[in-house]
Amino acid sequence: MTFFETLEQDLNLFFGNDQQDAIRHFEGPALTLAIPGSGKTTLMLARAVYLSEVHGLDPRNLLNLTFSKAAASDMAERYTTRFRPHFRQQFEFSTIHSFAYRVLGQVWKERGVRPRKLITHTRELLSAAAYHVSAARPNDDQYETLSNQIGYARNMMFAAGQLSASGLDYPEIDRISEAYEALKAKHHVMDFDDLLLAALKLLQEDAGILNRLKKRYPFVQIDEAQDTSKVQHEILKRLVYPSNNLFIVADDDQAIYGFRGASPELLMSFESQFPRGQIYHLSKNYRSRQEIIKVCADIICHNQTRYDKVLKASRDKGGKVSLLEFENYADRNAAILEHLQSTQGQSTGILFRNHLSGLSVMDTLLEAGLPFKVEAGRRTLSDHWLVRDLAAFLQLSEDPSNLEAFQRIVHKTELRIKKEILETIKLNHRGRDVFEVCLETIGRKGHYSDRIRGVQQAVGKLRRLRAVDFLETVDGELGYSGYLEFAQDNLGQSADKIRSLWFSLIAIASRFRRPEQFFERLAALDQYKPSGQDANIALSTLHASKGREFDHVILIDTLKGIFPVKEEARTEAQRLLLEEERRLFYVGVSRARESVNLMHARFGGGRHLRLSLFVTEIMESLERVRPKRPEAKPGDSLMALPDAVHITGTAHHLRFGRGEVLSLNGDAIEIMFNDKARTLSLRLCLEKGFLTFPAQ
Ligand SMILES: Nc1ncnc2c1ncn2[C@@H]1O[C@H](COP(=O)(O)OP(=O)(O)OP(=O)(O)O)[C@@H](O)[C@H]1O
Repeated sequence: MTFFETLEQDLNLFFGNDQQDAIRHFEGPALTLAIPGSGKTTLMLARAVYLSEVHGLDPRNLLNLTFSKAAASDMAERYTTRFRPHFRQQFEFSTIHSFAYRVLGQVWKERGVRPRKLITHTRELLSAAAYHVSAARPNDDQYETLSNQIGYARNMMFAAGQLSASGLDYPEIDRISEAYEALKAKHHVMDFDDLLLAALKLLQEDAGILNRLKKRYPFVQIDEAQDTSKVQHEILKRLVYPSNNLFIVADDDQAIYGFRGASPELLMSFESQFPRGQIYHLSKNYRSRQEIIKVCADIICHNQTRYDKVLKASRDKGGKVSLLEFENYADRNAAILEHLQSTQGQSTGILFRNHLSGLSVMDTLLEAGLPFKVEAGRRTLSDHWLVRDLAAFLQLSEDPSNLEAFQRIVHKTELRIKKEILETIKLNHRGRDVFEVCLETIGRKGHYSDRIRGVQQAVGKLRRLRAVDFLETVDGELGYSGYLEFAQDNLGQSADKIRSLWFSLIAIASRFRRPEQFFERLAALDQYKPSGQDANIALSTLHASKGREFDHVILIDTLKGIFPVKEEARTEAQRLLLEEERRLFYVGVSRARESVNLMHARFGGGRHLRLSLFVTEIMESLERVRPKRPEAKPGDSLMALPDAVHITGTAHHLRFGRGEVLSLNGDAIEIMFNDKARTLSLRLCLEKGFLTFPAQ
């Protein structure tokens, strides 16, 4: 029986001719360029066995590399469950980082060098370096930008002192980078990027070690090679030279880590670097139903910088790609639950651009007692600056003499108190009600004192409100939304994250009567440790979903301003950024075997939310599903509005002031205010008393 006949008979795995050609590839360089779901990972596993069974290669002499820890363990698991029952070989699957760590560890041991400890979380040291340079610690978003830029520079191998000259724009990036290096040296630690740079240095400087590794690993294969960075490329190049037994598997349309310095250079330069190398193309998808493949093709054709490919489906029709629009986040979460109940026993990936988007779904699943895995970077909510602001509002409501809480929120409300006045208030406070001290300092008459009384009253009632009203009152009546806009424009906080978080908070809050219960829930979410590792429901960022597959994919928050964050593509840099985001959308949709549901709410925090550009681009290929609407309650519909309300002409909004009604479309009312036009939920604004229409 031939190798492929064994696979068919024992594993029920029928490789196509194009796949078989790639699996049979023996010596010399090869690039398998393929579409999603075309069996890249599967054929890499089959080739490992083929090399051993047919060519007698010792499994220990094959280095199998992939991009992330999750992908490496996924590969190991697929091998164990599918191939291992029929073949005796045991292979190693690792990331290039863990390979580098192993090599370095062994060399340090041999040389008697004290090992440098690997730090997986760089925040503390990098923030300390930034503080050392500019006397300020970066906030969450600034830290993320800084960390990405430092990672980018190191993966691109920029020389020290050349970061800003190379186009990186984080303020004082060169000095921060220098301080960061000094701190790591002082503490004798290294980060993930150091691993690669140190391994490369070792291979460059020690021919003995390089030769030893070449002998140990005469064959190398690498999956997801579209995300290989320059430094990784340099390591691989040295390792395989001169036999060049390098088998690369990649899809340039799934390159999603450009922001960290990954570049498809290895693919783009393959032909010039290996003139006698083989290129294999796989264009048949074995994963998804035809309808899903069609949508994938419709998505990716909007990108210009790519190898052109044909996407063929091998499976039949019968799949679905649907667009579901809900009134609010609570309705959307209810629909997710319904979906999960109706697809029990099948796997579902709930995917999102930003892990903050997943919070309210996590809350819903926990509440329903459904086990799930979280495959996204998590961070604690309770210490998020926005949540701490909200907690300060509540503390001040409970205790108006709480000066610390007052100081935290004073510049985030309508109060607009000058610095000198705040200093006087602090001096005169002496444990008294801060608002009374304000009035005493400023005077009890006039327009300004009215404003203080307004804020005092609004803060005073917060503790008695339902949790969701608490949030909406802080946001609207107290003017916190103005601060959030300011934070986006001036403090480097990213708008998409603020939106994702705010909408998640509103959805969570809508389930609780009291604000304190809402805060307790956030603390409980922080404590949650996924125990259901076998669960077939996974919550994941789109980045972490790479290489995975699910029967069903639910993609949430495909909204303007969230995914992609920016739609402009006027400059080349903007266009490339937008294309990387579109590839992320493509990765997400192509994870599905049977169905994709794009689910979003039309309203979040009282604001009308617009669809993502990526969804509008493929609108014609989507099936628009009208979700079942909850029974209408009196006051829900426009018909039930009081007669005296005229939905034309002038409107008055509690926070935005006077405006002219521009249009009314269902529940979405567009009003031109002083600063700009805003689209709001009419029903919600009326219910909350935010909007009034002076009778004409
Ligand atoms: N010849 C085949 N016949 C039937 N099923 C196949 C075949 N090749 C691969 N598959 C199945 O198709 C699915 C996708 O395969 P795999 O994950 O290896 O693709 P991939 O190209 O690595 O995907 P991606 O790049 O999207 O992560 C898997 O469920 C795999 O078992």
